[in-house]
Amino acid sequence: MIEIENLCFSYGKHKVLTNLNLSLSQGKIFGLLGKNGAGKSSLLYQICGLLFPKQGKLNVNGYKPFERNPIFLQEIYLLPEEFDLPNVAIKSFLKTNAPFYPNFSEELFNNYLAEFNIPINNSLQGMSFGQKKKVMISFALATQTKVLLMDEPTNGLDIPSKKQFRKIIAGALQPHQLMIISTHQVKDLDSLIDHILVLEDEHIIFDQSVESITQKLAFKQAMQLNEVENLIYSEGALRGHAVVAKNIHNEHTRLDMEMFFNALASEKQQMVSLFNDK
Ligand SMILES: Nc1ncnc2c1ncn2[C@@H]1O[C@H](COP(=O)(O)OP(=O)(O)OP(=O)(O)O)[C@@H](O)[C@H]1O
Repeated sequence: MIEIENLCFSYGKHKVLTNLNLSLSQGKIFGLLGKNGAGKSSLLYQICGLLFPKQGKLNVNGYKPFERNPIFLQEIYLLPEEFDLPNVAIKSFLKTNAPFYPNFSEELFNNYLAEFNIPINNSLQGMSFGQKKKVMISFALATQTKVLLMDEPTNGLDIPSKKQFRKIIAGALQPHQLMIISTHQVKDLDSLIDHILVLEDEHIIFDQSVESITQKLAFKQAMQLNEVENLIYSEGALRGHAVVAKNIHNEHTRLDMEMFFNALASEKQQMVSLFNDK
């Protein structure tokens, strides 16, 4: 669905992506992680044809995004991190924008808005940023495009709304769709994604399914660090320590996104080679 080969991108002389390779298939939610300024937004904008690669191949749904073919554009939606919305009623926004997406479902849009406690008869005028974000998340999901890109979707959402967001996203993905959620707030993706991509040093340094991560790593609590076999990374916790260790006994533990990300940042070499070893 998305094939990227040796993609290079820079803003003038400032290199952002160098020889980036990626192959993403449908039916999955990908978490695109990376520190501030790693290039997550720049990558998403190229996938949807809003920025043009300097070099390399980029194929999305069989199209070259930068050609901006109308058929391609009606099957991809990017929810940007920040946006300006017109001061109009939600219904009027819908009337103007929904027709660009042939599979747009008004029923789904109304359901998502209701989940977010936003009345459909409201106007965008006077809404807070977080409330507008909820309208835009609902709109994005209701487009039912094959590819859905969300750039920092939880920015501006309060804690209960982040929970609503996770619930809505978890039930929204259809088998023919692919979703990429970019964030540096890794905790917001807990229990949501199928696959982790980490962008660093101008390319993807980590590309693994959650299943393969939990096969190779165990996320646990321990009172004493010296009782943890094959420890990779630890943090002080309320009781003892939160740890990431090699999963040598085939334990079934739940991925802790924040611990995973911190372990990767702190023990990059060890983590990357663990997954490269077949
Ligand atoms: N329009 C621009 N002109 C010049 N440099 C830019 C522009 N937009 C982004 N950059 C730079 O490119 C790099 C990548 O930015 P990008 O926004 O893609 O990163 P990001 O991973 O999405 O960051 P964040 O998590 O902070 O949103 C950064 O160093 C940024 O300063």
